[in-house]
Amino acid sequence: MKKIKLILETGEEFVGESIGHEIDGAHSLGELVFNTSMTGYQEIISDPSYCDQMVVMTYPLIGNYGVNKDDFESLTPALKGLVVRECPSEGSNWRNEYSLRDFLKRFKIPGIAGLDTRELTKKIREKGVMKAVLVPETFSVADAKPLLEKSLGNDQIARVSIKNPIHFPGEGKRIVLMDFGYKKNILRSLMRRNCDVVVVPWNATTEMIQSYRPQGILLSNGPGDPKDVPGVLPVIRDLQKMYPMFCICMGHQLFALANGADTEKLKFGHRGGNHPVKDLSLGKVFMSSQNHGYAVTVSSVEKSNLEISQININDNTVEGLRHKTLPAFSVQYHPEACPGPEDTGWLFDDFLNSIRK
Ligand SMILES: NC(=O)CC[C@H](N)C(=O)O
Repeated sequence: MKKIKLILETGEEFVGESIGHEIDGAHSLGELVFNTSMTGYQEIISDPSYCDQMVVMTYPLIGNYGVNKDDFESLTPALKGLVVRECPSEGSNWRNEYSLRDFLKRFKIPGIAGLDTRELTKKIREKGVMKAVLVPETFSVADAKPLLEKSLGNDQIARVSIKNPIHFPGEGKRIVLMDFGYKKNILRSLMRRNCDVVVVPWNATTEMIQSYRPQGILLSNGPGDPKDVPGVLPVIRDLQKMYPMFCICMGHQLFALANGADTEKLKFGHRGGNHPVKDLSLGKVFMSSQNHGYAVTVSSVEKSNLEISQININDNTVEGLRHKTLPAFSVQYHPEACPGPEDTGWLFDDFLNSIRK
């Protein structure tokens, strides 16, 4: 068994078993966040929104059903490390293709097992998200200090977004999906509804998007701080006047910024499969899948062109927005699920219905 060390910005260190890519003399730096999902680790690891983050799974057994060929949310996982309590060497499931350990090795993702991930989570909840580094066991806290001082940069969206448009033909409505690091199940959710989808890079211009003659626009999820891509805001302002628009997670935050609201960083974010959100006009609560570290500032919405449509029951943060005059709306969580509850999949139907109107 090869040992590896996780060192936090607080100077605390944890030794565990290396279960993924061998870092040898190198290191892996990321922002340490926790996810409370009990299952869905394959979708979490392959979600591009985790770019430059290291994910602590609070559920103690991760890897038990292996990894299969169908459940990827992207083909190039962008996270910097996986932290788990226990990871079996084999997966047990009829869909299992290879073990989680093999998967991490293949995609060069370092991983550490044997840590008390609930204790780590309590630290993150208390101090807020922080940087952490995975290093060989021989590294000391002093060795890690200069590594932890390095910046993670602000180009995550450019790194995970596609470089050239891709067309996924369908018989139904033509949707342009702006890719800030989209999860495959957003595309699948549109295709299951017969849409004809063109995925465009994050920095596509209004003219380029218009040239595809869209009937609706979908802004995707994505990694990093929404304030890192201010050039996208005028494009959103143009597009929302021309086409019905639906925005998810990073898309929701950008939609808010484009319309005069503000965003802020949460202490430890929302990442998990059971976040309750309340739709204010329906008066109903839905369970949602979440992965975000930033949120729209509640008090900023009042002076914007938007109104709050949904809130989080746990902490009253903004979960949904609607434009006051245009057919454009957004949610902070993941109606495409994968992983997690599918309770809010109807939002895709609402979006397509807004096009028919
Ligand atoms: N999944 C997402 O789109 C996350 C948006 C943003 N990166 C955040 O952490 O808040």
